[in-house]
Amino acid sequence: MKAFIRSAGLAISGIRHSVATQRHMQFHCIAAFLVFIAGIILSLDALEWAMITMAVGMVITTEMINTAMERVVDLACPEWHPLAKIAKDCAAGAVLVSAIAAVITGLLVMGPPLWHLLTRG
Ligand SMILES: Nc1ncnc2c1ncn2[C@@H]1O[C@H](COP(=O)(O)OP(=O)(O)OP(=O)(O)O)[C@@H](O)[C@H]1O
Repeated sequence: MKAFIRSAGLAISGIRHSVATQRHMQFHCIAAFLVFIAGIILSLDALEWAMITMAVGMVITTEMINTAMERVVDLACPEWHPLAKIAKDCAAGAVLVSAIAAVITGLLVMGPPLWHLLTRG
């Protein structure tokens, strides 16, 4: 149990580092908060919440992995190198793909009820 609490603490410090240092991570967290508020207002059902939670989790997760990749590349290769560029660009690409998928998920799940809420007299 002690080992689990220690590991969880280290993991949380990694999340805190990413939130404190990455502008995109801060943006993702604000967007996730707004989506959460919208979900409450729109009274999403359990399946819709599950899809939104998966989408948000995927974006936060890829951003964390992107942060880790940046740190490792900077440590291993502080000078310019084509492989370092590919590694960082691929990690950034993973964030972009997950963010696009999350926006599509959000539009599919929340778009119709939001439209209904905005247009019903
Ligand atoms: N060592 C390197 N060798 C080659 N290209 C690099 C290197 N470091 C960064 N790059 C290029 O610069 C881009 C931005 O890298 P950087 O580490 O500044 O990412 P960032 O997302 O701007 O980071 P941060 O969010 O910490 O500002 C990378 O996607 C890559 O194309």
